[in-house]
Parts: sequence; structure tokens; C-alpha cells
Amino acid sequence: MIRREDALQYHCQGRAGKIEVQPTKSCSTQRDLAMAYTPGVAEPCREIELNPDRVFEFTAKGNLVAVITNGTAVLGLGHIGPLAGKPVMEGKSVLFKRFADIDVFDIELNSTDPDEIIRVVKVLEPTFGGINLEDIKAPECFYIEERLQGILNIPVFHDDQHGTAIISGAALLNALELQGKKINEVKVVFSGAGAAGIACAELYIKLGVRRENVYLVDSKGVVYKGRKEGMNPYKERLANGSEPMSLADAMKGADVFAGVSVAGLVTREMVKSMADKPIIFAMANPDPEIGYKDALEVRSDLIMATGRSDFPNQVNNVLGFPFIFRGALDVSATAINDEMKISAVYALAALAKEDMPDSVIKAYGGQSLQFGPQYIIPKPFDPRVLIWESTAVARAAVETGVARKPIYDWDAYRQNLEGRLGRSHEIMHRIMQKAKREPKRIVFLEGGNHQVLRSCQIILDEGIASPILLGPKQEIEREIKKLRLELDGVQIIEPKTFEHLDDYAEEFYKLRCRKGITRREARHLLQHDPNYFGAMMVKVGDADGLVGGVNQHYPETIRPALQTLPLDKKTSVIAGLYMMVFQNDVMFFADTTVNIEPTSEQLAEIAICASDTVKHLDIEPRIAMLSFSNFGSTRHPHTEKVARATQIVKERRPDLAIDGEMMADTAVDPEILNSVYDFNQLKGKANVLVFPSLESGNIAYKLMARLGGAKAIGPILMGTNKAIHVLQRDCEVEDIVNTASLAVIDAQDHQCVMGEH
Ligand SMILES: NC(=O)C1=CN([C@@H]2O[C@H](COP(=O)(O)OP(=O)(O)OC[C@H]3O[C@@H](n4cnc5c(N)ncnc54)[C@H](OP(=O)(O)O)[C@@H]3O)[C@@H](O)[C@H]2O)C=CC1
Ligand SMILES: CC(=O)C(=O)O
Ligand SMILES: [Mg+2]
Repeated sequence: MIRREDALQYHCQGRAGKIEVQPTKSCSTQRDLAMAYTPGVAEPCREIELNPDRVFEFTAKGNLVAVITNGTAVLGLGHIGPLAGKPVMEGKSVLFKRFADIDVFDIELNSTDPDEIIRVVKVLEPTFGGINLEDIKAPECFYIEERLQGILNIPVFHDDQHGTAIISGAALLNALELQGKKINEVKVVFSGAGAAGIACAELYIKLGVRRENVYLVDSKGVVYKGRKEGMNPYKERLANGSEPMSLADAMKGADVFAGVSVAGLVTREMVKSMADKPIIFAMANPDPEIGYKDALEVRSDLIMATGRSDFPNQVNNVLGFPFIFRGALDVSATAINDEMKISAVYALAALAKEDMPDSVIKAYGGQSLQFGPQYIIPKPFDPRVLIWESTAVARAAVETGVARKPIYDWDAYRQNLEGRLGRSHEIMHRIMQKAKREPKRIVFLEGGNHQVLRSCQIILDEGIASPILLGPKQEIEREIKKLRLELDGVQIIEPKTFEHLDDYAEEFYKLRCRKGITRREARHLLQHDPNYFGAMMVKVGDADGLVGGVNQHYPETIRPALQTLPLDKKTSVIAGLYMMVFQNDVMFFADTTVNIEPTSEQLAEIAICASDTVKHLDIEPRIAMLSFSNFGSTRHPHTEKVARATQIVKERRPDLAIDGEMMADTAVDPEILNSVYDFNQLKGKANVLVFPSLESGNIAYKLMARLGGAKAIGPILMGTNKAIHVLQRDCEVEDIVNTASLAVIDAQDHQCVMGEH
């Protein structure tokens, strides 16, 4: 469930809103300045003046889409105006970028005059490669889109019309197949005769539904021939029957219901009155015409879909616009024509029937989704959607002659699309899903911290873990109230008053009595230092993992854990592993935390531990043992130490993809690896970097985090037999959720290992 407070916080935290503009060329020197702006910029200007097509080479136009609204039909919220609609348009921009690497300017127009909107968009043409009209109400949207399509030489696509039609069209083909119904025999009732309703109806007819079997219902009831009120030419074309009828009347005996109107219009009785094996797409946002569960409670022979992501079968235009525009932009299409739309429908319908690869199964929590009533349409996070849908759209553009830049090598194009998929999002998504499969009890050392509390709300809602908060109970409860969170059921433990404090103290005393700790000191430490208390909770099994460090330097979190928890039987070193999340990739750095000058033996152990940890995250590790030499190019005791470590790992774990010693640029550059050192055994660019010393590892991760644009998650403490995870001091809610997910997976792993012994 999404709470109001969380949604508001998401939008206002950090830089306000959801998007920013990022330069793609450096602009740090006087020379850069002279290139980016005057005088250098004059050169591409002259070239474009001579040959306008060169604008695609020298500017961002070819990958830039305008998302344009006037706020007259924002989601199912109605006419809320352009300003209030801006968050939705920014949201669309994020999805364009996230799913298809398309840049967007969102443009909110303060006008309800269709001709004025047409004039404004017309003069914007030089800036953009495509125009996505959004949340403009019917019937004006039809006129605006048709006129612009006639005037502009770039694709104009009203997403509420065609995006919805394409996605639900694909879902319809598959649902009918599963229900064993023929498309030319079914009766389809639409609730909503606006942008989405009219476009869906017209597309369904193109797919094979008979016009006379379509019933449109709007706020005045069924759209019938001869009706006078609330009509327009688009409704007129779809008018059916000659008598007034209600939605309830129309639903009787219907095979398909498509809702693109407002929440809650469909009753259980209406669902009961439908034909055998019915299909319901309740697509109003954010709340559907009837809830997913409500509908299924009435009819078990029903195939049900909504526009929401929290139930199976999300029929939402997010599955369309990023991928359709990707295909259109990649061939510099002058339009998105019917053939391109219908190709997208068939591509999506076919993809849902394909076997799901492991990577997608993992992204959806290990659930093997198979074509069936609960999976009639692909999921937006399925990376294959980009490849299938964009290729289908681009190919149709080429075949129908609207591509200014035709593609001839489709294999190369598909590879190009794969390259656009940032792996980091996918990996984080997968990690979270894995955690959710077997949630664990995670103790948070800073229980009253606002970021921690907000994270716990997400962790709880998403089912990632059962959080335990340490700290003064009343204070934490007050903060929870202040933040308007709903953390009922979360355990809050105040060490001072904890009923098993004496048992913990005695246990800790036994561990440390020969290291100078008295009984009194043990009790005092556990009472007053949450780091010790948390570590003991994990030690005695009252928690499965620990996350802390948001308010302190990391040795303060790690030291108590090291003093309290036993070593993992499989290793003799303890080391820190950072997960470095870059824009498009994820890498792991070790050891960044514990071993100042590791020996060859220790380096080998660190590499093995890091590799096992990474493997447990379902990522295939490729380990580079780093130094300042490439495979013996510089002989020095330091480089030889790393070469020896590499050799030890190769002997001990021949199953691992590891090589070294090598320089950092060699490790991350496939060209150097493949051309100069083609004998290496890495099998591709390294994703686990083992540093020769703490100095180098620590410096590298900090520089990457500060200057390299990476997010550092960790350190994950390797080598203990419990899940101990440390937070960065300036971390955000998202980082804490990610760290907790890692802690859960780590705890799952330790449980397996214990089970094995
Ligand atoms: N899942 C998805 O991907 C998408 C979902 N949608 C959803 O579809 C809905 C409509 O969007 P859109 O077509 O752009 O908006 P429009 O404003 O163009 O159309 C709204 C339609 O709903 C009808 N309507 C409003 N209230 C009622 C009512 N009480 N009973 C019956 N009909 C009613 C209107 O009737 P009238 O014509 O009489 O005014 C109109 O036909 C929204 O909820 C939106 O979120 C839209 C696009 C994509
Ligand atoms: C999803 C969408 O575009 C809408 O509901 O309007
Ligand atoms: Mg919309």
C-alpha cells in the first residue's frame, strides 16, 4: 500500500521533483566552454543550417520527447489543471528514461483551447524527436492529435488513447485465447467513452471485434444511436442500439468489460451477470472500476486485470509508451502509424507466451510466471519488453515507409537495445525480490532515526524483513506518530528494560571475561551501547541480521560485532565488501574495511568470500585481483603478493572466474582484456575487484562514491557467520532499504550454511 505521507516525501526529498537535466559533454575547462557554447557551437549550427537532417547528429533532438498536457483528464482524477498534473508528467519522464533511455521535457500548458495547444506544439517541433500527448480530455484530444499529426513531421502519439489501446489489445488477445473465445463473436462493454475508451474500442475492432458487438457507456449511460446528450462524432461512430441503457443493462451477457472511466462503477451483481468465462480489464487509475479481489470473489471463471502494479495482470500504458517511442525514434520515424501500433500489440501478446528466462523469474521473486489467467501480459520490468516491442515498432515503421533512417541489421539493433538497459536497476530489483521470498528479522541499531523509520515502513510494506527497532520506546513511538507512519507490529526494544538483558550480559561476559571485561561492565555496555546489544541479539538468535551505522563511524558498529560473533567456519578472515551501484552497472569492492595489509593467503580468502557473497545475490562473479602491474609486467613484492593470491584461489577454487594480478583499467575494460590479454580467465569485464590493501580499496570506493557517481552500499561484513551490515552516515531511505534487503539475503545464506553442517 502506498501512503500519502510516503508519496509526498518521495517527491520532495532531496532535489524537489523527479527529474533533472544532465550534460553529456564535459564542461570544466575554458576549452570545453568554447566548445559547448560560443564560438565552437557555431560549427554544428552552420552544418544543420546547410543540412537539417544533421540535427540528429549534433543535438539531443533524436532522443528527446515532449510529454505535453493541459491537465484536463489527469489519470482518473479529472480536470485538475496543468500545474497539478506536473507530477504525473515528471513520472512519465522517469519511465521513458528508466525503461527505454529516452530523454523527456515535460510541458504543462495553461490552456483548454485546442487550437492554442496545436499552435504551441507546432512551434515546438524543432526541439523534439517525438510528441507524447498526455491526459488531455476527450473529445478535444482527438482533434488536437489529428491536426498535429497532419502538420508535424515527427511522431505525435496520445498515450491515453493508443498506449492504453495497444496494451489492453494485447491482453485481450491472450485473455480470449485462454477463455477459448473467438474475437469476432464476443460482446465488449466499455465504461468510459473518452480518450482511452474510444481508442481502445477502435483498436479492438481493428483486431477483430465486430463494431456491432461494442457498447460504450459514459456518464450518461450507453451511447446509442440517436442519443442527443453528451455526444460527439467519435462516440457517434460507436453508437449501438437505439434505446437508453445503463451500465448494468449493458453488462448482462457481456464477454469483456473494459473500464477506462472512474473508480468503483462496477458492482458484484454486474460481474455476476456477465457471460461464462468473462474478462474484466478495470483500468481506471489510481483506483479501478472494481477491485481485483472483489471481482474474483464473485466469479472464479474470470480473467481479471487492473491498471495497478500490486496485483497480477497490470494493464497499464507503461508497457507501451517508452518502448513504442524507442522503436520510432531509432528509425527517425515521421509518425506512429496503425501498423506500428498493431505490431506492438502482437509483440506483447506473443512475449507473454514465451518461456520466462531465469533473470526475469528472479526479478519477480522467483515466481515462475507462465502464460495463464494470472499472467496474460508481460511485466514492465521484464527486460525483453524493450527488445521485442521496440523492434516490432521499428520494423513496422521501416516496412510502411515512415522511417527516415531505416534499419537493415536487426541483430545489431537488438544488441543496441540490450546495451541501453541499465543493469543496476534490474540487479537491485532482483535483490529485493530475493529478500522478500524469505524475510528475516533485522535489528536496526538507530531505532529512532527518521530515515531508519521511513525505511522500515517500506521494508514492512514490501515484506522484505521484520524490523526490530532499538532505542527508547516512548521516543520511537513519538517519532513514528510524528512521521505518520504505520509501524504496528514492529518490535521496539529498549535495552535498559529488556527482560533478557541479564542473560545477554552473562553471555557477553563469558565471551569477553578473558579480554578484561567484568560482569558489571558487560551489563553496562549492553544497557547503554546499542551496537553491543544488537550484536548480542544476533548472536543469541533473537534477530537474524543487524543494520546500523547511520549516526556513527563504521568501526563503532563493526567492533562490537567482531567481538561478539564467531567466525564463519569456511574462512579465517573478516573483510568488508562494498556494493557499488553505478548508473548502468553494479560492482563489488573488497576489502575496504578490515585488513590493512593482507597477505597472499588472506587476499585469496577475501576473493573467495567476496565471490561467494556475490554469487548468493544471483550475480555471476568475475574477480579481478588488482595491483599496479598486468600479469607480471612489473616485478615487485607487492605485485607478486597479488599474483600468488590469484594462484591460491585458482588452486583452491577452480570453479571461479578469477585472474590477476592486473591493473584496474584492465579489469573493467573488455577491449584491453580481449585484445591485449586474451589469455585471461575472467570471461568478461570484472565485477568483483579485490584490492591489494585496505588503503587502495578504501580510497577507491570513496572516490567512486564522491566523484564517480556511484552509490556505495555496505560494507557487508564477510567472514562472520551472521549478517552484519553497515550504513553510510549520509545514507538515504532507499539505501537503507537496499542494505536491509542485502542483510536478509545474507541471513538466508547463513541459515543455509548452518543447515548444511
Ligand atoms: N490503465 C491505463 O493504462 C490507463 C488508464 N486510464 C484511465 O482511464 C480513465 C479515463 O481516462 P481518459 O480516457 O484519458 O479520460 P477522458 O476524460 O477522456 O474520459 C473519461 C471518460 O469517463 C467517463 N466517465 C466519467 N465519469 C463516469 C461515470 N460516473 N460513469 C460512466 N462514465 C464516466 C466520461 O464520460 P463523459 O464522456 O460522459 O464525460 C468519459 O467518457 C482514467 O481513470 C484513467 O486513469 C487512461 C489511460 C491509460
Ligand atoms: C496511466 C495513464 O496514463 C492514466 O491513467 O492516465
Ligand atoms: Mg494518462
